[in-house]
Amino acid sequence: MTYPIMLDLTNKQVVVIGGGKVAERKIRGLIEAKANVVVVAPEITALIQQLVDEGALVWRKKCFSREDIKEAFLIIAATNERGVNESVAQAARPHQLINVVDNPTQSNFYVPSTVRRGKLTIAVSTGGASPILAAKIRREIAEKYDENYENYIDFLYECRQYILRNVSDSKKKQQLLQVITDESFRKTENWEEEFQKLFKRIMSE
Ligand SMILES: C[C@@]1(CC(=O)O)C2=NC(=C\c3[nH]c(c(CCC(=O)O)c3CC(=O)O)Cc3[nH]c(c(CC(=O)O)c3CCC(=O)O)/C=C3\N/C(=C\2)[C@@H](CCC(=O)O)[C@]3(C)CC(=O)O)/[C@H]1CCC(=O)O
Ligand SMILES: NC(=O)c1ccc[n+]([C@@H]2O[C@H](COP(=O)([O-])OP(=O)(O)OC[C@H]3O[C@@H](n4cnc5c(N)ncnc54)[C@H](O)[C@@H]3O)[C@@H](O)[C@H]2O)c1
Repeated sequence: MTYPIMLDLTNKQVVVIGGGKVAERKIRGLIEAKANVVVVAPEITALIQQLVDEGALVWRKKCFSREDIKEAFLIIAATNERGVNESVAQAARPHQLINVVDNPTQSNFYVPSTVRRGKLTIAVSTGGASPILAAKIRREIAEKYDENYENYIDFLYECRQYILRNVSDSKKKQQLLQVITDESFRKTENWEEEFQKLFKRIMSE
């Protein structure tokens, strides 16, 4: 059984061994998360090369050796050589986070399939049982929670801060925090205006 967490990787060193298609997908997510990415591989894809040229990551043009992961907070073993991936797993210290892309049993975490809508993150994992099913579920969720949720989540954030600052009655606070997450509220034209109305009504009850 795994334990789901959301990792803050800002400025953390992440070492990716291998620079192929799978490494590329993981690297995109890692850069989005503002990690300091180091890629170790004799060859890399055109997109990874572009990221190197932009200064978004560091490329060590070489085959893997143990020293490469010494300072790593998180490691991804993503070569197409099973034996190399296995030596990465063996070289990792017990306190390091490691994902071996072709061997879930040597990994101490898996990368979930993810939908991001601003501050909202929805992650799906099958624990390696079926990554394709995870991706399928991700597509279904992406349809239900469409791009409009990004602004809505930002609004909820601001609104919650306002409620926490201005409402001391815990029942009313709960009521307001609850009502702004209702589907009927989300579908209104102007959230700000609707919230002001609700606020006045609930506070005067
Ligand atoms: C979610 C996602 C995240 C990401 O990688 O970013 C992810 N795999 C994705 C895609 C994908 N994976 C595979 C194909 C090719 C299928 C095909 O066409 O044949 C495709 C499709 C593609 O490449 O497009 C094959 C595959 N995957 C693993 C093995 C090794 C093995 O199981 O032994 C094999 C080879 C054996 C096989 O073929 O089954 C292992 C893992 N893959 C995981 C994650 C972890 C468990 C996730 C979970 O289930 O919880 C885990 C354990 C390790 C890890 O990598 O973290 C991403 C979906 C992104 C999205 O949302 O679209
Ligand atoms: N976890 C997943 O999501 C997932 C999905 C599909 C496939 N896979 C598995 O991932 C593996 C990688 O697939 P790919 O399509 O990215 O492969 P690929 O052939 O596109 O890339 C392999 C990369 O590994 C590098 N490499 C080879 N030997 C190395 C070494 N000794 N040190 C450092 N780098 C080295 C190569 O230079 C290349 O950059 C495959 O074994 C496949 O089974 C995993």
